[in-house]
Amino acid sequence: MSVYTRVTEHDLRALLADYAIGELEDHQGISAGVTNTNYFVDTTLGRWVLTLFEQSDPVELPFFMQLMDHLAAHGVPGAHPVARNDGGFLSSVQGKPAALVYRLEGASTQMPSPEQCRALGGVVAEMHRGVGGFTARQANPRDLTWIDAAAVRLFEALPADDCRLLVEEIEFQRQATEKHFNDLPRAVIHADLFRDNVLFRGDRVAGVIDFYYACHECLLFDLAGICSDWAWRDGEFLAAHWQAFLAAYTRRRPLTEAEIAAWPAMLRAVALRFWVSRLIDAYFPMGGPDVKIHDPAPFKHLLLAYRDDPPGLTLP
Ligand SMILES: Nc1ncnc2c1ncn2[C@@H]1O[C@H](COP(=O)(O)OP(=O)(O)O)[C@@H](O)[C@H]1O
Ligand SMILES: N[C@@H](CCOP(=O)(O)O)C(=O)O
Repeated sequence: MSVYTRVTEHDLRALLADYAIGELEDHQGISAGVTNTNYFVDTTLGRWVLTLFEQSDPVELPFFMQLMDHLAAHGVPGAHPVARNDGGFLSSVQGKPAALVYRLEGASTQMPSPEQCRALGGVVAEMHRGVGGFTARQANPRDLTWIDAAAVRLFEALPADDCRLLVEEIEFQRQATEKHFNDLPRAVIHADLFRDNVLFRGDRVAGVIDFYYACHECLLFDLAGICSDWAWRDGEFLAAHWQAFLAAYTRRRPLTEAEIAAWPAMLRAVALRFWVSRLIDAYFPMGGPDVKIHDPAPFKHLLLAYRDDPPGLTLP
């Protein structure tokens, strides 16, 4: 469970005074997530999720709120932020920036079926099209510059082989950015579309949550993230899952030649990004009453697998 900040009944009653969503009935820390503190909050008028932002730069937060609001208005199933009585979306709890969003029905799954991957493909394609009219921009907070700085911290802690791999992959990504990524279609993407950030009801996507890494990036990054988290199980590639996703996605947004050429490098970009962020969390934990750390090892293995034999983008 990741609860970095314990929220009390007193905090919640003070918070709810600024909203028109009823009186507090119940609250509970959420046993998932690694970045922020989250609580389920039940009131007399409904069920909500409270997020205390533990890592984001406060100036980034209005962007996330506007994005969630925009996507909800365009019919993309997702967590809609709740407006305060003064019209804003952001509050403060124990000195941390905080927001309430609607609690969605449904549950995430660690064992998605190909049918669920197909449903996800449709939603992600709609999301990538739905951001067309969203003009706000925010840079990727986990871009190569961040990875480079993180690597400097990690060199002191990692074994020599891992340091070598890091150096090689950062250099590879520098070249890939020049050679491939500058020409790819970009828009605001989710950038963290892991299985725990998509809620399902049966085979239907009930909603996408946790837009707090959203940024202006290559659309292909989201696809490589999905391939890396949804289409691998215990080190084995799940071709049927990946193809179900890809078929549904490309039916709505066909990939460009440049995207197809960039694909193997983008897979490595994603594996590097999550290997490094998990290493930082593991070696330099933020600390808190109840904090979960994701294992970095699977992303190192993916990185090595993608260097040798990356899964493709062709459909049968
Ligand atoms: N709007 C929501 N509706 C229902 N459940 C949610 C919602 N937002 C978050 N959750 C639950 O809280 C968990 C953690 O939320 P998440 O935003 O992923 O946290 P973190 O930013 O720390 O990763 C999710 O896995 C989900 O179970
Ligand atoms: N999804 C990433 C890290 C971000 O975690 P989240 O819980 O905020 O989605 C990972 O698995 O490494």
